[in-house]
Amino acid sequence: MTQSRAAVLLEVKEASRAFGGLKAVSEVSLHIDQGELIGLIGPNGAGKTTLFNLLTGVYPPSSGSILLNNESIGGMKPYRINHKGAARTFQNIRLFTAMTVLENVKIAFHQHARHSLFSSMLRLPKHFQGEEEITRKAMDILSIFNLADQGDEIASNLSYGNQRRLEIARALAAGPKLLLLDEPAAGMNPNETRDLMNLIAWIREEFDLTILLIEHDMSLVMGVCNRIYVLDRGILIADGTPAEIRNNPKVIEAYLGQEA
Ligand SMILES: Nc1ncnc2c1ncn2[C@@H]1O[C@H](COP(=O)(O)OP(=O)(O)OP(=O)(O)O)[C@@H](O)[C@H]1O
Repeated sequence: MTQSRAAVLLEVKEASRAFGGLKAVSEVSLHIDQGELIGLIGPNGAGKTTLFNLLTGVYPPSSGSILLNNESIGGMKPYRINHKGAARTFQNIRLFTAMTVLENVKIAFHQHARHSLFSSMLRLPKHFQGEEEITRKAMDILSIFNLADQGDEIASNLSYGNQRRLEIARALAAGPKLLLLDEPAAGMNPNETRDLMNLIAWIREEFDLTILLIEHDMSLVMGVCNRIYVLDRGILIADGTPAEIRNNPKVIEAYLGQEA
């Protein structure tokens, strides 16, 4: 009898992306099953963010294919990929800094709500009901991130750590199946980082998510991820459990090379 395995949510087949003569991502193949929390690590310039950019439509792959739920998404526009179920955060936080915390999350809901343009233009009762519901849902998400009491605050007034949390809250509002987090703990202190990682593990369960996480803090990645992929100079040099990755000579060499 064959062992049952979770369905594959994301499959990348020999994806490459070149910038001029530089192959930032070189024939990378990987897969992520539904429900997994996967780490993506590698030294500076390894191609991690470029791979995220391919997965979310910022750039089309130069070659290879990307399948989300068995559907080819390679080269689709970012908003379409977002609608197909992949949402992300950015290494450099990208919030609507002049808007309130609540508005930042509501916008993400609006992008996904099935409001009829007609009812919203005519401001029919249906429109207001939809608006109320979106406000309630946005506040629910903000509560999870302990940001509900700062809903009326301008986003740029939040602490750096809270801006990072707001970015994740906003990504969640899109109702993703796959959440891509690009260094979510960057700039946080160790306590904030630990809290954030616990929160990420919790939202995965609560929202039935699959998560791909870029993170430099090795102990953190090793602590929360089921499996880890390692990139170096655009090439996938290893994948395995945290224990396998920790002892992999190619990985150790890649990181030692960076320190040298
Ligand atoms: N738009 C671009 N144009 C030209 N080169 C680029 C572009 N984006 C990335 N690169 C190059 O591709 C390589 C991989 O960069 P990328 O940002 O993906 O690495 P990374 O692993 O995310 O690095 P870091 O950990 O430092 O953020 C680097 O050499 C980078 O300079």
